[in-house]
Amino acid sequence: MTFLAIDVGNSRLKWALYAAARPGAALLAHGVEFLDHIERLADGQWADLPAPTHMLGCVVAGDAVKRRVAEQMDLWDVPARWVVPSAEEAGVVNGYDHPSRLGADRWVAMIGARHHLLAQGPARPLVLAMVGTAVTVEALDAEGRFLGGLILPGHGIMLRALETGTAGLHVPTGEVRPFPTNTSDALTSGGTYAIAGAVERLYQHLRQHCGQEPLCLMTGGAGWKMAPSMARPFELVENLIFDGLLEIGARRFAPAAA
Ligand SMILES: Nc1ncnc2c1ncn2[C@@H]1O[C@H](COP(=O)(O)OP(=O)(O)O)[C@@H](O)[C@H]1O
Ligand SMILES: CC(C)(COP(=O)(O)O)[C@@H](O)C(=O)NCCC(=O)O
Ligand SMILES: [K+]
Repeated sequence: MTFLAIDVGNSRLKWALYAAARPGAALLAHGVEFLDHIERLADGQWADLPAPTHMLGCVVAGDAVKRRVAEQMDLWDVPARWVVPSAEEAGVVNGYDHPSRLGADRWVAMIGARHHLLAQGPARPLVLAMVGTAVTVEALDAEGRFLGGLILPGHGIMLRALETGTAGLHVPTGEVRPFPTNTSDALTSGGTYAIAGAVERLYQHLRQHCGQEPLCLMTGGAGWKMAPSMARPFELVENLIFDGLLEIGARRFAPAAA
């Protein structure tokens, strides 16, 4: 049995092939492709892979992109299955007003994060920051209920918004500084601390609400850029979305009990 996990964000497709659909399964191969280059997968990164027996993915990039990925999967005889956020899955309860309108990537990452937390010790509240094209910050209580979260622009979108909305902000990327003294550093630091500040605020809301110190996790392609600038320590976990897909896959594709 092999399990292909796919995470399609607004910038890049990330994929990983595992030896089985269960947490801790051996990673056989993995890769990343920008959305513009999805058509290269079947003849490129995927050409020499052993055929997966099961696939599960999450996609927030729209139906056209979903179809383009499914086309590449024609290489194999495995159906494309995409996670749709529900009211409850794998021990996480969805507090969104309309559970299915929550981003599938947010839902799957929360499931991965919740199991990461439970593997570390006793249940406690959880703040999860995911830094990709956009930034999302989620709050879960100690029982695994998703209370709600924030969406804000990622670094790239913030910078492009400022560039197009002003006359004087066309400058190279700068450094994050406590007291920026040039335009490049002021922009880079402003974006970084906007994210760090929003995350800190949700952390405070959650600590206040639960009366308990939350665990802080961070994931996403740009997480490594944010980690040093957070108001408090965040554990950077490489890909919580794959961990979440393994948790969900284990429940969906488990061999029927004998
Ligand atoms: N090697 C890289 N190539 C592209 N983007 C990268 C790279 N390393 C970090 N990033 C950052 O990660 C972000 C994309 O992260 P990712 O999690 O793939 O986003 P999404 O899930 O929205 O597609 C980019 O906005 C960029 O800031
Ligand atoms: C917020 C997002 C755009 C994040 O996308 P990403 O940065 O991972 O590409 C995505 O999760 C999404 O489209 N969400 C649907 C709306 C919601 O979660 O409320
Ligand atoms: K994502």
